[in-house]
Amino acid sequence: MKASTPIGNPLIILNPAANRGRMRVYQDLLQQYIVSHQAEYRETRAPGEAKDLAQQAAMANRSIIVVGGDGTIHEVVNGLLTAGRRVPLGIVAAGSGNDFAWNTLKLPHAPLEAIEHAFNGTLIDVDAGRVNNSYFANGFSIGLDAEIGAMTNQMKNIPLMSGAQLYYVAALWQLLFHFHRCPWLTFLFDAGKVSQTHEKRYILLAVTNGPAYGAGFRINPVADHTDGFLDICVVEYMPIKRVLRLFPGVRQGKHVGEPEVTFYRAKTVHIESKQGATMQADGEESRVTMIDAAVLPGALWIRV
Ligand SMILES: Nc1ncnc2c1ncn2[C@@H]1O[C@H](COP(=O)(O)OP(=O)(O)OP(=O)(O)O)[C@@H](O)[C@H]1O
Repeated sequence: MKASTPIGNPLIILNPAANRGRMRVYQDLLQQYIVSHQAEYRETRAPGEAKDLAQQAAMANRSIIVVGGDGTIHEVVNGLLTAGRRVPLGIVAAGSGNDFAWNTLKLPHAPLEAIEHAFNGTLIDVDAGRVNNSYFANGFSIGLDAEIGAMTNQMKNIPLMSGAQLYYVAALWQLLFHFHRCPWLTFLFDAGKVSQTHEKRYILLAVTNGPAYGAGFRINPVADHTDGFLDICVVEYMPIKRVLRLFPGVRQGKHVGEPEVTFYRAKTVHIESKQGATMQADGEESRVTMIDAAVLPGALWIRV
């Protein structure tokens, strides 16, 4: 991948639908930066546009500042990596979950400080990943958690509930009514260094660059986004009563050491599911029966 010297003016991509539309504070604060950095400012009009804008900007070697949540970052990362150019990326966490910005990159929460870092922070190399035909920044998973994520997305317009609250409601619903959807999987990590070739039932299999997903659940608590590896958490099937006992502790990473939970680190991941199952990548869901994934070490150049 080419490391490019940025030319031209930076492009700001803001998703006005992120954080359930509460974006005024970012729109206002950005005004002075648009002037001082002679930046172009674009608001997305529909899903998918952030990817196209980022791809075009990267092709022109322009730096990009994205303002939105994990879904918008996912689109921008897909645009950048599709373009095959490594241009500086600033991230202003402005979504409901913000796992990549807050938990992986440890970027500031306060809007003005976040904008300052996105424009003037230090550039570091950050791993990304490829999964099937697209890319991810933070991670992907298959299993009950992906079903929970999909349901959380569907409920996003319910007012007065935070991202974490929505996630808990969806989690309880999936555990109580859709527990039978836990997938039967086989997998190979690093082309067979680790393998499970007999179909077995799992609660979830989560592959991440960062430590947390689902608005702060520390699924791979020691994952390092700069180590050139994917961190993998495999949770074997267990009775629902036990899941209900373990689940709340995942928020603090307390599932580490439990007998049904195993951690791995790998560069490539191959998973097959007996039936169609939901996969989420950076919170964006799709249906799959097969997953092929690989880490892209240092593929992103991000201001922190
Ligand atoms: N103009 C738009 N109208 C509606 N949806 C849009 C628009 N522009 C982008 N989107 C979509 O909005 C979705 C939600 O955005 P995003 O994930 O960034 O915010 P969020 O859901 O609040 O945050 P998080 O994913 O961190 O919880 C994305 O999937 C994106 O494709």
